[in-house]
Amino acid sequence: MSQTIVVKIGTSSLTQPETGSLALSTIATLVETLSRLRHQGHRVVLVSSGAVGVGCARLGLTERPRSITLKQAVAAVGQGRLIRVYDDLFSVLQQPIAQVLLTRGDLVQRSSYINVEQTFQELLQLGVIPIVNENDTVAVDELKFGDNDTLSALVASLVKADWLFLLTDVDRLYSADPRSNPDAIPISVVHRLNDLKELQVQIGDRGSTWGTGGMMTKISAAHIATGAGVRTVITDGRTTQNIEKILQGEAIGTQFEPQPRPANARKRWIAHGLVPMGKLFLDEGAVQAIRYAGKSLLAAGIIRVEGEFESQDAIALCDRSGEEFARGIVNYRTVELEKIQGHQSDEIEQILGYSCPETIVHRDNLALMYEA
Ligand SMILES: Nc1ncnc2c1ncn2[C@@H]1O[C@H](COP(=O)(O)OP(=O)(O)O)[C@@H](O)[C@H]1O
Ligand SMILES: N[C@@H](CCC(=O)OP(=O)(O)O)C(=O)O
Repeated sequence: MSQTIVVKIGTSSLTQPETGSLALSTIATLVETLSRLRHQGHRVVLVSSGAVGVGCARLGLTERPRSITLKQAVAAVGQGRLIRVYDDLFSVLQQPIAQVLLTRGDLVQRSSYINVEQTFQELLQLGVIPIVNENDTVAVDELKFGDNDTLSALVASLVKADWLFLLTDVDRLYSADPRSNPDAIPISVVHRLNDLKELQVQIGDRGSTWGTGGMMTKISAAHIATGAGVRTVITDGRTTQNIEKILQGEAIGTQFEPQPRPANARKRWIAHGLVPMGKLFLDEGAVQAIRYAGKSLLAAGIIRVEGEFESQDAIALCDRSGEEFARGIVNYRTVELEKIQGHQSDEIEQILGYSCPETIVHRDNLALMYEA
């Protein structure tokens, strides 16, 4: 059966740890594997890191740049080289590719999100393998994915993938970082990745000099992807042939099972595509009503407002302790909410002096971050 498969490969697998130059045999094996998957009729998207690492190697820089402008310049050098190597290798196997560079802003507007989705569908229809990276050269801090694990999960959700493979330099997730804990226990299956705290693993610092995210961003990517119904696997980038074995049912790497009832596409866009501009802290009654009864948020349940936002911006809904449990599109701006927080809905018009919507966030514009 033809499936949609998103594969993300990290800098740690694509480059030599000592020099930062390209790990050619790994890339060649990856290219062969992905081309074979295409020939079997699967739709394939590759999310590839490496622009900064490859750019550094090209320019003789021995450590990851700290300044943002230098990183942006170096990424512009590396991205060109990276895509050229991919195109050369895929061309040998007659496999067309496309370069897709995204910033978070491209997914924030619903219309451009849908536009990106349609472009991916068109490319997949044409039999092309889109090669995706963050557009590091132009991305500004407020509108960054920050790491390609998150980007790959959002792409997997966008293209309604069946599988997301996160390829890295360890063979799977362990109960602790295997580099510093030789007794760490390997984890083969995660049945339900709902609350990240439930998954009792210790996360060490990132393993490679050039990678950005480390294991934490892989787990949170698995959370986003499984929430969208995508089976997610963390496995070794040096043995990409394993992807085919995993598709045939072999238990390799760490497999995160997809949520059986994923939220609809619009709710997923609210939860993970939007960037919240502020926070609303809610009392227990409001948290219960939203989490378990699927209700809209009313002014009476708000105990504190944080951030400067306008009506129709995205905001995070938090419990008293500040833990975010939902995200939504708000009907009021900060100054208005500061006046009406804690009040009954029928008092709003009198307080503000004009008539306004009854709900602060309507339930259609609200998505839970974790399954209730
Ligand atoms: N609990 C854990 N299980 C497995 N690996 C871990 C864990 N905690 C930290 N790590 C480290 O995460 C590293 C992978 O992250 P990173 O270097 O960012 O890879 P990539 O470049 O592939 O995104 C591994 O090399 C490993 O040392
Ligand atoms: N967009 C950046 C990679 C960011 C990133 O997440 O890196 P990694 O942790 O190696 O997957 C680049 O191409 O260098």
